[in-house]
Amino acid sequence: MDRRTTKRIATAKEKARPELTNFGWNTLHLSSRMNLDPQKCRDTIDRVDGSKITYEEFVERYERPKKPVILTNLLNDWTANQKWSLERLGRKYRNQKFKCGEDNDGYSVKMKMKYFIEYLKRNTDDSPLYIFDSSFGDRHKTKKLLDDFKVPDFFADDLFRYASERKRPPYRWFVMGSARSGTGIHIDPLGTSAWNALIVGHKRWCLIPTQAPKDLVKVTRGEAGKHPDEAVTWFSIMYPRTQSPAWPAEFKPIEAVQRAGELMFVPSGWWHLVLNLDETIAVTQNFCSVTNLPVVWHKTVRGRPKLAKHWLRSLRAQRPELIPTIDAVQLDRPVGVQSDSSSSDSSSSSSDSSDSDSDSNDSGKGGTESVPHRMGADSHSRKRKPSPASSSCSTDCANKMRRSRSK
Ligand SMILES: O=C(O)CCC(=O)C(=O)O
Ligand SMILES: [Fe+2]
Repeated sequence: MDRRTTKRIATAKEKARPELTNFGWNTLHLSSRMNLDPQKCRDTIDRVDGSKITYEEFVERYERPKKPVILTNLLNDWTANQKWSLERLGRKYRNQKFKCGEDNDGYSVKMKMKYFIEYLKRNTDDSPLYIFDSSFGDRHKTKKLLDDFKVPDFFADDLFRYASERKRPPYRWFVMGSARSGTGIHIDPLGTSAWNALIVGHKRWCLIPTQAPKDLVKVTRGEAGKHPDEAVTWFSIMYPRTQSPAWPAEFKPIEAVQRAGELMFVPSGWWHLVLNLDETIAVTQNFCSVTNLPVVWHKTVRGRPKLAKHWLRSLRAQRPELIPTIDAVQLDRPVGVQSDSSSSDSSSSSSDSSDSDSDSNDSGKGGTESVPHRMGADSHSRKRKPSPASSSCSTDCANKMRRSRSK
């Protein structure tokens, strides 16, 4: 590696994880210790051929019952299959910067594609930097990535599109990282569901029902070490517990090894995490559909009231048939789908930062729900600091703000 590459990588690492500067990035030697063989990872998820079921079947069998599923054959004609190789991305987006972390003040840490690819190929870090970029579609020089994929019909009716592009929460991410990078356990914000389409590599997933208490599924600070929120830590500490007879049967994870060409559907409210088993390139979107609207509306009114008001005005004008669904939502009752920042569904708890947000944070991000990746501040590649509301929330929330990579 040349001197400049080494320097740029070191600078990004120092900004994104200053706490590792003394401890070291590969102290745990996970690059030689972890099981990253896709063949040796359990896979218990349902798979269905996405080209053979109708929208109605998808809704009835998976979306309405909130059942995770991998859909195959939905990406066959995406040009991403050809264009998203390290080689071609490295050529076309060589000098473009992508977000690969966040500093302690909530600013994006970015790296040019050419440097990130060198890093991705050569690093032995325990939990490497990960490109998680939600503004690629807004930047002149990277928006061509949008032409390389198409939102599958099952997910096309995203009701957040009726909130203006500027006001809606970040919703799509270009995702790229090496083995051992990934996303720690979380629930996606505002009750949204997600799809995650893998173009290159293998992603190992665990998904746990929304009813599982936070204290059960998260590594506690005491046992977490230097990488408390990282997927590598969860798989080392928590995963073995989920396989022991003492683990509650109703919270047993659904496991998956997602392969290139497959699309994961993550229903509203499910706990989930991802460990990249090798070099991966993916695109993921969060959405509000007609099906999850009651939950999303409940959480948006409570967590992002200003956004809710603006969104409702637009839905009234453009989707009047949905207003009865919205009117039927009982805002003072638990909605049955947990948020990441609470330990239970806390429709009436004022200690739940996601639900008691005064909306001073209403600036185009995912509210104060604390979710790795999905709540950062770069939705329009502006550098923004976290608002006072979010930086003064619980340690947990502040920590995730710090580590969030705008997803
Ligand atoms: O790392 C990934 O691919 C999954 C990310 C994810 O679940 C999220 O950002 O909400
Ligand atoms: Fe997620």
